[in-house]
Amino acid sequence: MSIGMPSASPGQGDSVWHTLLELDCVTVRFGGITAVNKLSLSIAAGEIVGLLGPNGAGKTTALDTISGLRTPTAGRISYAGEDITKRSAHRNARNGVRRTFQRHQAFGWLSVEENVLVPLEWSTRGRGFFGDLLRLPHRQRQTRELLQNAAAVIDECGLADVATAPASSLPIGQLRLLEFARAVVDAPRLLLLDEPTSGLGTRETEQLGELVRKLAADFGTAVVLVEHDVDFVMSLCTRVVCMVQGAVIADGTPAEVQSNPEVIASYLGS
Ligand SMILES: Nc1ncnc2c1ncn2[C@@H]1O[C@H](COP(=O)(O)OP(=O)(O)OP(=O)(O)O)[C@@H](O)[C@H]1O
Repeated sequence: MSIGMPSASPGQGDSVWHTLLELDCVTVRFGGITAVNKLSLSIAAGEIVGLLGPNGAGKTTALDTISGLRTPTAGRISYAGEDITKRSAHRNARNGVRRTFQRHQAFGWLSVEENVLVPLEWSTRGRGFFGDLLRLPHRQRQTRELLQNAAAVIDECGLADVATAPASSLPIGQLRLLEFARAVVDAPRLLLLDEPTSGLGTRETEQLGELVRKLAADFGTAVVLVEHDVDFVMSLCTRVVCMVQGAVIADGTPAEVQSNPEVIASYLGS
């Protein structure tokens, strides 16, 4: 897989932290509603963790909180050995935390290629204004690398034919793949995917699963996947966590979770 700019993800590939992400008793309340209730989770580099649960279980809120879009009411989150409990989503993104959303967030007026270049632009070029102004050779080389990298990711996500098309002209399946391409273009250390298969056909879903697998294997990206397609989760994930009413009721291998009586009663059986 050709995803990955060396300068964009500090510490890529090293194994200093066995545990990349740790949630310690994380609670999120909205007024009287406890959306996430004392959630504790440790996730290692390279793990693909599926987060299952019925509607309203707190899965998206958990992703929002990990990514920094929401600050927990209580508890602590650490990432790569640092406390990020109150860190902004923007800063987390710069440090290799990427996510996709249930509703795609592509910039409709930009082309597919331009959308994919956005995170590369702000993770590298934003720091080299004077180099760009003076057209220094290292900046020109960097520009070539960015474009090659974006093209490779677009190709791997099956979007080469629409690379120059505006995002607003794409059907929902391709928009989802575009959002995925943008999230993985510089090989994030932690990838949070919120219902990435919704709107995808069978072939696109398989393609997405293969890309996630390669990302985790080749770059050690830890993936947290919120998804209602249980078969997809069970076939892709190395570990599955099931939440109900904000709390974890099962955490184990796909086979263990699938046969857990409480999971069957409160989610899989419904
Ligand atoms: N901004 C908010 N304000 C108030 N309540 C909220 C807010 N966001 C989520 N909730 C509530 O928190 C609980 C958890 O919602 P969340 O969206 O995290 O669940 P989910 O497991 O992702 O559900 P789904 O599978 O339907 O996406 C729900 O009761 C929801 O109504």
